[in-house]
Parts: sequence; structure tokens; C-alpha cells
Amino acid sequence: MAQYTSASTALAVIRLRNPPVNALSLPVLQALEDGLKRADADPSVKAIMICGENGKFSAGADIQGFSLPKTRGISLGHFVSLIERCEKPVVAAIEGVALGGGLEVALGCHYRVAHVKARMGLPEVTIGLLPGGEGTQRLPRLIGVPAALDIITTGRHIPATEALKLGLVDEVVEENTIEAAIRLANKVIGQPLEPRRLSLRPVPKLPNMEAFLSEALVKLKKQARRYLAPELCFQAVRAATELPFADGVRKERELFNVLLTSGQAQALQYAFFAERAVQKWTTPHGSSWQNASPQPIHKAAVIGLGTMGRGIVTSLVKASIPVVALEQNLEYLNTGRKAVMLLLEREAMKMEQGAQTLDFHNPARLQFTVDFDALRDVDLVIEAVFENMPLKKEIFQKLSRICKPAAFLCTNTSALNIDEIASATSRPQQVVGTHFFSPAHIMRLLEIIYGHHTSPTAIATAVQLGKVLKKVGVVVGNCFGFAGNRMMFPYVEQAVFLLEEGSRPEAVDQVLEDFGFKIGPFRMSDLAGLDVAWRSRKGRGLAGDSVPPGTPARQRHGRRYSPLPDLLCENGRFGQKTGKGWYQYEKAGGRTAKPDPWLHNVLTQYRDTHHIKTRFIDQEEILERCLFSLINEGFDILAEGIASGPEHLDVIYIHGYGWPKHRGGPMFYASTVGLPRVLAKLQRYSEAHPDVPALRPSTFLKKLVAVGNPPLKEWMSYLSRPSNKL
Ligand SMILES: CCC/C=C/C(=O)SCCNC(=O)CCNC(=O)[C@H](O)C(C)(C)COP(=O)([O-])OP(=O)([O-])OC[C@H]1O[C@@H](n2cnc3c(N)ncnc32)[C@H](O)[C@@H]1OP(=O)([O-])[O-]
Repeated sequence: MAQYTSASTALAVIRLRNPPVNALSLPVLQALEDGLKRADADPSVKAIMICGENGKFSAGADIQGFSLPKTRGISLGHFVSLIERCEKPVVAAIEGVALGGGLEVALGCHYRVAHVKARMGLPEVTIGLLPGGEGTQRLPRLIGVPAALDIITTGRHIPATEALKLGLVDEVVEENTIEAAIRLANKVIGQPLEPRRLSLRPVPKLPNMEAFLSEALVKLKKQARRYLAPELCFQAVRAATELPFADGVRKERELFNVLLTSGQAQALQYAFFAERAVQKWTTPHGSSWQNASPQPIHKAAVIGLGTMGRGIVTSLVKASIPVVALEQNLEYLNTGRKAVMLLLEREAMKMEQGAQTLDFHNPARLQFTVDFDALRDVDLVIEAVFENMPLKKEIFQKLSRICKPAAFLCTNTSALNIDEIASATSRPQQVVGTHFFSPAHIMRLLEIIYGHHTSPTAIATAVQLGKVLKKVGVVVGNCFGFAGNRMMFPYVEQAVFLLEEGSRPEAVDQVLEDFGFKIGPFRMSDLAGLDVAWRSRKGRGLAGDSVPPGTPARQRHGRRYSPLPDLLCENGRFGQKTGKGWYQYEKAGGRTAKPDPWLHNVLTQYRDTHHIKTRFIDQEEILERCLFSLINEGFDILAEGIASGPEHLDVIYIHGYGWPKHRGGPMFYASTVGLPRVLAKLQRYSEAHPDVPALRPSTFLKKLVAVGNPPLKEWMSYLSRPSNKL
């Protein structure tokens, strides 16, 4: 809705009303049109102000509405033009947010006043669209092509102060925005409106427009990786530089419709809502976000200043949480301290107000120690030592003696059993898994793992911590590898099996990078370090001396096994850190992967030794075996209640594993491929590789196909156990 009132006889107020963010649904837009007509028809009204209810202008078009047939064909541009054509001055009073269609409505207004804390932007590109309310044509006319192109193709939200510098708003105020807008409206009554109508303005010329646009396009294409929206946003802005306004608008509509029906927009909009849905967590024991309250964290501690610990400390400092950083001895402490300081200096440089905001030189905010006694008064500890169960248990035993009874004890682990770690403490209800992703101060995912005894308060506190750290927290159950890594194991396993059968690392990586992953599985292993998984395999008796004599080289516990990664590690090839892994690098620590003839020779010899007949493996098989085995594991995870819905797995993959967001996440992707096809392919691959359990179709997947391939949002209702639907 939009409410029509009067601020005075001469000033009509149209207030957009659609909680929580005043999304521009059809009724809101129709009420806006009615308000404009009423103001126009009333001779006593001399100016109009548009604002939003509850301190928010508008977050734009109703994203849910894009999937509703009745809203198709309704053009936001029609309403924006109505505002602009109004014969009485229209002033936008921008509080909170003016995003997407919200900002386009403001661009139709003749004047814009913003509160200093307001944020503006055209984030359509992030949901697979372009600003289809004539924003691609008006914004370049107002602030010039370079700034408009940046805002439209990145979707970033800009603060009011930046908007003022760019000329996007006419005034920024620290106090009452509505009153300031009323003052401005009264002041401009009677002034000519033609110069304020953006559609009538020319696009400001650049001396080197063509060169600028060509360079921008090359840059966009490089980053986009089959993600359509940025390039189509670019084309719409280019149309503004080449065509009259009306033709530019036609082009914008044409491009908008391409995106709307591309499939990518649906995937990205699904991802938008999935990210919000996972915040409403539940567990199979009935605890949930609704019945648990987080405890405040005034002070935290991090144990272990290796790669993960350093990133976690940095995240906490950035979130203004005082931290005690602890290492086992002074040598490690000094190395860790230097590394943390370097990270913080870099982060401070990236931040607007610089180092002072972070305040990391103040020992009250960041303290380095080797003394466990310094942990007595912290509210939460994050243990981030390496993956060694006896070591973690020893630390947790110590923590339960030293920390205050109410302190939460978190373990940063990527696979280890949370219950076993919790068993070392006298307060297992306070223990929770917090699986950060490297680099921990940058990656957005936080996998939050509850054990058998973890209290709802501990889960809620970890979720809240994730929010404060600006991460997406996803709550999952306890099993080896939790949700993310458990799905990753079969994916990587298939990639290695494909090498045994005839493929090469660069071929497998290429297929997955073409699909949209930032890096393929072999480049990823080289980056992460092959020795990490090797140590874990040795610990589990799969590699090294603990393998019983007489065990076939390519079999473990009756299943197919590939000793290829072990072979690389035995040759000191740990990946980038040693300058050699699945690829060769220019030096130890180098970043540029080059195919390695040594590896190709080893593969040939390996196949000969093990009598493997080499065959040509096409791209379809590479893609399907890697992705479908990962998805198959996802169905088992859902059936076991480890994750409470497919959205959880998708959010984990998008934010933790570089899954291309425009494909919506693995489970969403499976739904777009069609579950019958995923099942049929898995059946075929499983028949060809009967000793690979990961290719055996999940019972839950078979059930969903048997009941007729229901839409993703209905999947969980087909589980026989009480479901965890959000
Ligand atoms: C047609 C021509 C072209 C125009 C295109 C557009 O305008 S495209 C649009 C371009 N605009 C965008 O892309 C902006 C997208 N929105 C945002 O970036 C953020 O939501 C925010 C910054 C507005 C608020 O962040 P925050 O952390 O304070 O809060 P939060 O994020 O948790 O959201 C609160 C609730 O609001 C809901 N909801 C939000 N927006 C929309 C919407 N547009 N629609 C519907 N619903 C929306 C959200 O789902 C959540 O619901 P829940 O779970 O409570 O039921």
C-alpha cells in the first residue's frame, strides 16, 4: 500500500507501506499512482513528497513477486515516468534503504533528500536481473557513465555521503529527513521542472567513451564466468550512451526479459531467500531459533594462531569483540602475532576510517598470551589448533577447568566428532562446533555444528556470533565432515578416479571451472595443501604404515580407493606450498598452476602398473560424476537430519565452497536438472563402478523420484521422520 496524507494544505505526502522493507508490490505501485493522481487533481497541492514507512524508503520490487504470473508485464518504469512527468515538484525523502526499484522511484522524483545513514544502490545484478525500472537510463544521465556502470554492475550499496558526492542526492541530513524534504519541497514550489526530469537530460560525455566502455566490458567478462547479468547490465548502460531515452528504455526492457527467463535469475533469487531461511534454524530435537536466546559475547579467546586462528582473530577484532589470542609457546605466539597484525593492517587499510576504527594496538581489545589463565573471564573460546583429536580433548579438558561456567567452548574443526571433543569437558552443553572457512576473515560461511548435548542457547549464541562477524551461519548436525566436507569427499574422490581412468587434472578442473566454480578440485587441493587430507587418511588407517599388510593398493574396506594423492605426498608434492602438487608452480608458494609432465608420466605408469585401460572421458561424464556424487551425498545428509533442508546445503556450498551462485547451489541445481535424470545417471555410473558407494543412488533421492519429482520446497515433507521444515 501507499498512504496519502497532507503535511500542509500545499504538500501531499505519499508514504510507501509494505513491511518489513516496503517492497514495491503491485498494490503498493497502484496506490502510489492513485496518490499521484489525487495530488495532481487537487489545486491546493503545490508539491508532493514520497517517503517510506518505518524509516525505510524501499528495498525495491518484491522479489517473491517475480515468480507470480500476475505481475509479469507490469512495468515499474511506467510508475517512475508518472512521477517524473508530474507537473508539481516531487521530493523523495530517503531513510534506511532505497534499493533497486526503490532507488528507481527516487530517480523519477525531481529532488532527493537522504538521511546520513541511508544506503542506496541498484542490487538487481545480484539477483540475476538489471534495473528494469528505467534505472539504467536515468542513473548515467544523473551521475555519469563510470559511476553508474560501477553501481549497476556491482550492485553495491552506497552510503548517503558517497551518494551526495556523486550527485545522486541533493541533500544529506543528520536529523529529520522528512522535515528536511518538506522544507526543500516548499522551497522549490514554482521552480521549472524540466531540468529536474532526468529522462530529458543528455548522458554526460566522456572524451574517451568508447575506450572506457571496451575496457570495462573486458573486465566484466573476465569476472562474470557465464554469469549473464553483469554483461547485460553493461549493455543497457551502453544503450543509454548511444540511444535516445525512449529507445534506451526499450532496450533495457528487452534485456530485462532475457534475464528474467534465463534461469539464472531464479537461481539467484532462490539463493537470496535461502540465505535468509537458514537463519531460522531448527534441530531434530525440537530446539529452534524461536525458543533459544543467544548470550552476549563481551570478550572472546582464540586458541592456536595458525592460518585459521589468525583469520578468526581478525574477524573478531573487525567485529569489535575484545580477543585474547593464545599460543602454546612464545615462538609460535610471536609468529602468530606478526601474521595477525599484518592481516589487521591490511583490513584497516580497506576500511573507510582506517586503523583507528579497528583499534587493534590496544591490549584491552587484542591481547596475545601463552597463559591459559588469561581465559578466565572470556565469554566464548574458539579453539583452532590443528585437526588432532587427543590434542583438542586435552585443550577442552583444560578449558572446562579454567573458563567460567557460563563460557561457551567452540571448536574450529572441519570434520572431527563434536561429541568426542565435548566428552573431555564437564559442560558438554556449552560445546559447539564452529567450522570457519579459509581465509576465515574473508569467507562468509560459518558451519555451526551441534553435538548430542549442545544446548539451544549455545547454538543460538554461535548463530548470533556468525551474524556479528558478518557471516552466514548454517546450523548442522554432527557427523564426519559435517555437511559441507561430507559432500566434498565424493566430489574430490570422483575427480581422482577420473584421473585413474584416463583424464588429467587440467581437463577435470576446466570442466568444473566452465561450470562456474572459481577453481576446480585439483587447483583447490593444491591451494589447500595435499598434506592435510593425507594426515587425516593416515589417522584413519587408509594410508601410510597403519594400512594392514596385504591390503590391495586400490581398495580399502571393500571399496575402491585411489592411492594417487598419497603417492604425490610421498614425493613431497603438497601443492602450492611446495611448488608442486597436481600442477607445477613457479616456486614454492607460487600461484600460477602449469600442467606438469612429471605428473602425466606418473599417471601413465600408474595405469600400466594397475592394468587400468585408459579411455577418453568426455566433459559430460566429468561434470556428472563429480557433481552428482556430491548431490547424492546431500540427499543422504537430508535424510539423516544432519541438515534441515536443501537450502542449508545450497547456502553452505555458495558461501563456503565457491559454488557458482547463479546456479543456486547443488540441491537447487539438481532440481533444475530434474531428479529423474540425476537418478538415472547415478544408476548408470554406479553399475559401471559397483565398488564406489558414493555413486549408489540415495534412498531419499529414489523416493523423491518415485513420488513424482516434487519441487524442492516440498522435498522435506517426504521424509518419514518428523521433518525439520523451516
Ligand atoms: C521490476 C523492475 C526492476 C526492479 C527490480 C528490483 O527492485 S529487484 C529488488 C532489488 N532489491 C534488492 O535486491 C534488495 C534486497 N534486500 C536486501 O538487500 C536486504 O533485505 C535489505 C538491505 C533491504 C535489508 O537487510 P536486513 O539484513 O535488514 O534484512 P533481511 O535481508 O533479513 O530482510 C528482511 C525481510 O525482508 C525481505 N525482503 C528484503 N528485500 C525484499 C524484496 N526486495 N522483496 C521481497 N522481500 C524482501 C527478506 O526476505 C526478509 O524477509 P523475512 O526473512 O523476514 O521473511
